Amino acid sequence: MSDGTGAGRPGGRRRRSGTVSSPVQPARRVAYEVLSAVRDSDAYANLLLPTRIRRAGLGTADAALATELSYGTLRMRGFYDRVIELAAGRLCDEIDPPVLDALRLGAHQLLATRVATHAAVNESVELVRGVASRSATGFANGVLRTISRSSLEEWRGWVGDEAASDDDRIAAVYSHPEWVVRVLRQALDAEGRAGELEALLDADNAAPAVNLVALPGLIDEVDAARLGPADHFSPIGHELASGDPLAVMRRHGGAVRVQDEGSQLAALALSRAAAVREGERWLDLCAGPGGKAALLAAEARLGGAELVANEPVPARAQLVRKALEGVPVEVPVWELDGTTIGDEHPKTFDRILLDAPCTGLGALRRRPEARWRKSPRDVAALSALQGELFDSAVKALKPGGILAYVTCSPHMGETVGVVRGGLARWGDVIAHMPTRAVVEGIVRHPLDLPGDGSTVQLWPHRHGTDAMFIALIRKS
Ligand SMILES: C[S@@+](CC[C@H](N)C(=O)[O-])C[C@H]1O[C@@H](n2cnc3c(N)ncnc32)[C@H](O)[C@@H]1O
Repeated sequence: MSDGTGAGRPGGRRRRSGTVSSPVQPARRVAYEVLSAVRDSDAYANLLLPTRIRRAGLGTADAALATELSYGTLRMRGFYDRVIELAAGRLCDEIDPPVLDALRLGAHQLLATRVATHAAVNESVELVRGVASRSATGFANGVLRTISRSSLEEWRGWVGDEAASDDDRIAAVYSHPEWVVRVLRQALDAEGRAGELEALLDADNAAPAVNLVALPGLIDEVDAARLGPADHFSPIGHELASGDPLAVMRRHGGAVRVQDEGSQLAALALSRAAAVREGERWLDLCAGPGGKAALLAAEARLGGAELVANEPVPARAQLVRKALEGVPVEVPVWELDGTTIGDEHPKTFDRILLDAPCTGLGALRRRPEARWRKSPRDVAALSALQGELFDSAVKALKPGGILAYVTCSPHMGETVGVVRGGLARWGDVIAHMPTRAVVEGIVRHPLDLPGDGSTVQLWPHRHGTDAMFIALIRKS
C-alpha cells in the first residue's frame, strides 16, 4: 500500500500567508468523495468506488489505498464519531457534514493505518480548506492533532469510559448501531455462544478476502486449483491468490465468479440436498443480481434439471441475465412479484431457492455503510415480505419438492422467525429437512454448528463466511 505521503509528486501551492500547502493525494480525494456521496446521496460505496477510481486514473497501489480508506472509514464511522466528539468537545451533529467527513477520514488514517501523521493531518485539513471557512480549517487541524497524540487503545478506553451502558460501550467501540449489537447477541445466544459477540463485531470490521467460485462442469480441476488456495469449506471455492478478480473472471469466460463461500454453500445445500432426477424443474425465486442463479444453473445442467430465475426489479433482472450468460444452458428470467408466483404456478417446481430480500446484517464486512442505513423498522417490513414469499414458495412446490429458505442476515426475525411462522401456517404439508447434515455432506472440513441441526447459521468470525442462514424444508 502507498504510504500516502505523495512523495515524488510536484511541489505544493504557495499560499499568500507564505506557508506551503500541499494538494490532496488522489487516493484520499477519491475516498473523501465516496464518503460525501454515501452521506449526501445515499450512494453505495461498492458501486461508486470503482467508477471514481477509474475516473481518477489510480494505479493499483492507490486504488487499494482509496478502497481501504473509504471502506475502513465507513465501517468504523460510529467509533470515529465518538473519538471526534471527545477531541472536539462538541457533538458531531454540531459539525458541518463536509468537515465531519474529512475528520472521519483523518481519524481513520491516524488510528487504523500506517499513513504518516503529518500526511493524515495535513491532507485532511486541505480537504476541509476546499469546502469550509478558515475557522473550520483551524478547528479540523486542532481536532486531528489532538487525535494524533493518543493511540487507538487509549481512544478505545476513553470512548468506553464515556459510554452510557455496556451495550452502548460495545456499540461505540466496535462501531455498530446498538440495536444491531443486540440482535447479533440474541442470535449467538440462541446457539449458546453469546460469548462470541465481540469476535463477531471485530470480524464485521475486517475486509473479507476475495473469494471465487469455480462453477461445476465449466472448469476442470487443474485450472480451478490454479485460482488460489481451496476454500476451507466450499468444495468449489477458492481464495483469489493474487491479481485483479475481474481479469481472472474474464480469462475463464463465466466459469469463475466472485462469490462468498457462505453463498456457495447456500446454493449447494439446495442442489445437493437430494440426488437430482432428469427433468426436475427448479426456481430461483429472488434471483437478482444472479450469483446463486449462475451456480444453480451450472448444477442443474449437470443433473439434467431446468432452472427458472425470477427477479421483479428490471435492472436487477438484467444483471441476472448477464450473470447467466457464461453458463451454456437456457434459463428463462421472469420479472414477477415472487409473492404471486405460488398462485400463478402452483405445484410446479421440484426445488426452490428463496434467497429472501433481507437487512443484510450478515454481510456488514462487504457493505461498509449498510449498518448505518438499516433500522428495526426495516426488519418488520422485510419479515412480513419474507413470510409472503415463503407461502408463495410452498404453493409453487410440487409435492415432495424442496425449499431452501436463505438470508444473508442472522436476525432471528428474518431467519428462524420466518421459518417458524411458515411451519405454523403449513405444518400439515411441510417439515424441516436435516439442513446441517446436508451441509456437512457438502463441505471439505467439518463446520462448528451448534443447535438441533434443522437449520444452519454461518458466521464471519467462526467460519470466515458471510452470516448466511439456510433452512431446508420438504413438502409432503
Ligand atoms: C438477497 S437478494 C438475492 C440475491 C441472489 N440470490 C444472488 O445470489 O445474487 C434478494 C432479491 O430479492 C428481490 N426481491 C425483492 N422483492 C421481491 C419480491 N416481491 N419477489 C421476488 N424477489 C424480490 C430483490 O430485488 C433482490 O434482488
